[in-house]
Amino acid sequence: MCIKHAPSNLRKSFQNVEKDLFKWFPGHMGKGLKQMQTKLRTVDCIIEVHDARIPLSGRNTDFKYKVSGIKPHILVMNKVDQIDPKFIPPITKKLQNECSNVVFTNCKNQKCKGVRSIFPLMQKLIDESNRYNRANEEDCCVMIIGIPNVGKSSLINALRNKFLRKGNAAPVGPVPGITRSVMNKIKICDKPLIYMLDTPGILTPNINDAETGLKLALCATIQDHFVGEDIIADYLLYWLNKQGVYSYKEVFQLQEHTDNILEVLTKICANKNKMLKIKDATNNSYVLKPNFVEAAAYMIQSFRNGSLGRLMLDEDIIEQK
Ligand SMILES: Nc1nc2c(ncn2[C@@H]2O[C@H](COP(=O)(O)OP(=O)(O)OP(=O)(O)O)[C@@H](O)[C@H]2O)c(=O)[nH]1
Repeated sequence: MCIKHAPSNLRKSFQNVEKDLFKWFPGHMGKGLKQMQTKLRTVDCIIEVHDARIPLSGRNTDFKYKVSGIKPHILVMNKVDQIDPKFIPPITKKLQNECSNVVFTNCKNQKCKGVRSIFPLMQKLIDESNRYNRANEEDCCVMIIGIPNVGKSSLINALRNKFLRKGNAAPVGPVPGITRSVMNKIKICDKPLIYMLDTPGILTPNINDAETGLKLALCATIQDHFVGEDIIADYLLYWLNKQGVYSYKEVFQLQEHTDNILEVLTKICANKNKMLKIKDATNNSYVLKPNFVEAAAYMIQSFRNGSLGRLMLDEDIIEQK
């Protein structure tokens, strides 16, 4: 079931998101894409990072045609710590048509096998390629691409920590848009000499349905205020109920599961003291009102920090034959 079949009030607000997202492609992203294309000649391999919670939704199709092209290509599904491991084989199978080099990583774990496996895979692919215009260069250069906030900089830092034993060189943050332009080369390894290029997160210019836009927002690849915390939280509740995931009942201390977002937000406001102090002009006193925006932000955060479980939002697409 997709959101075409959602209750009509939900469908309406979700469809407004679709209209807004169609128009949205910030200037720095267009500039970043051009910068990436001009640097293409100087790289030997492309690593595309994506969020394992949305393995099939929201990948930028422009990358395939305008960036990765003929260069060796590794597809990294990052934040694997946030999904149920049972999804790894079906995701891999589903992605195999597009890329035979799919690696799952958790960049927050120094010991992650996926992170370690990137290095030999990358070297093998570069050795097997004819390196085009770079055959005489001593160093190897790898460009990291992907939509915002999927962990591109974290991956560079994890590889650098592992193979060069040096501290972080690429800025990391919980909100999208931390890296704003194609950065200088970052050294990852001395022997062999390997550099990486961090790039700004670039969303696909065509988010072609509201549900994809809402999944992207839930995974923090689009800033919350752009879609609206209330709408993102409403979609989350819709998705949880649709999948029969009722962990939220316990997390938000509800008696029963519900499809009424106001009921959930009101409960969060009461339990987490998310209240607004509003001046009552008639008798010059203050009244407390529920702060639904903060409650919605709390609810979204509960998904992002894993309190609601290890959830993979493309579950129904993966299940389709
Ligand atoms: N749970 C989890 N969080 C991660 C992982 N990798 C990165 N993060 C977090 O995801 C957020 C985004 O990480 P960044 O490395 O800044 O992502 P980016 O793709 O470079 O972001 P932009 O510069 O906005 O394009 C940060 O809060 C990281 O701590 C991971 O494997 N697991």
